[in-house]
Amino acid sequence: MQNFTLPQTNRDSVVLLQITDTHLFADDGGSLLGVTTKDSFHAVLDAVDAAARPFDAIVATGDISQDHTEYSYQRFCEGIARWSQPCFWLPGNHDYQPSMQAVLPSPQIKPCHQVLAGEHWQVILLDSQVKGVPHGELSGEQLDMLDQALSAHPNRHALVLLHHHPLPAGSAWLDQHQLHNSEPFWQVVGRYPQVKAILCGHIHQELDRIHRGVRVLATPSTCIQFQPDSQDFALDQKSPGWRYLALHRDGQLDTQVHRLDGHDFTPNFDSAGY
Ligand SMILES: Nc1ncnc2c1ncn2[C@@H]1O[C@@H]2COP(=O)(O)O[C@H]2[C@H]1O
Ligand SMILES: [Fe+2]
Repeated sequence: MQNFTLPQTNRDSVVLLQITDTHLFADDGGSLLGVTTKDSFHAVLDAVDAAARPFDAIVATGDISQDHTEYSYQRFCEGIARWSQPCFWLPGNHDYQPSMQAVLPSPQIKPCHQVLAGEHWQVILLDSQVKGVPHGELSGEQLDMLDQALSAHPNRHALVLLHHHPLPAGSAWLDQHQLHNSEPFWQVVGRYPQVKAILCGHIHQELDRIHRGVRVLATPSTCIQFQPDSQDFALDQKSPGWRYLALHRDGQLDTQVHRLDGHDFTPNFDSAGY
């Protein structure tokens, strides 16, 4: 298992910035349902700068690229290079792992499965991608890795990251693309009371729910948003967003979603999908 140690800061907590579902293209004008994803990504980066909230690391929870190109991943790296903090990323259903790996080694992207975050937390990154399909699954290897990481550090609070939502979020069209083998995932999680939260991307909307006694969080995309509780594919008017997570020494987790104010990233609401 590849791991990385994030030193304890002088603050009491470790703060993560989550950026998800950037859907970047090599082409400058590449767009998803009418939203130029490079521009919405950069508007989010600018807004993070304007918010001026200190953070210790960046987590990117998949669907970084929409076109599979190495250059789209370079665009992500170039965007976050305005900051010096390390970034941990994991693949989503749209990612192409050979291109993701082709941009490594990178001064900022730390390829790892486990981050020892300060003295009190660990962050575990899982790969739930099934090549070529939108739904997710965790292989036996990924489940074993989760189990091992949790059993190795019983005294650290844990945050588990994966792209796919491991529970129905409430939209039938999207829930068919959730983590399919969620039962064995929840069985592993259920054995470790130190797991404080699960953090995902994929559903392009904010979610904050308790499931089987564990907090499950999902976060707006930096481009298009999906309407919550919709039977069929539907876009939301809400703006692109991001999330902060403060991991406190006592196991408390404080988190906030932010969205762009007054933005120009209105998608094509007539779209029936992509
Ligand atoms: N109309 C649709 N019905 C079902 N799935 C869709 C539709 N449109 C897009 N999708 C898939 O659902 C996925 C949900 O978010 P993604 O960004 O992973 O990418 C999306 C597509 O792969
Ligand atoms: Fe996505």
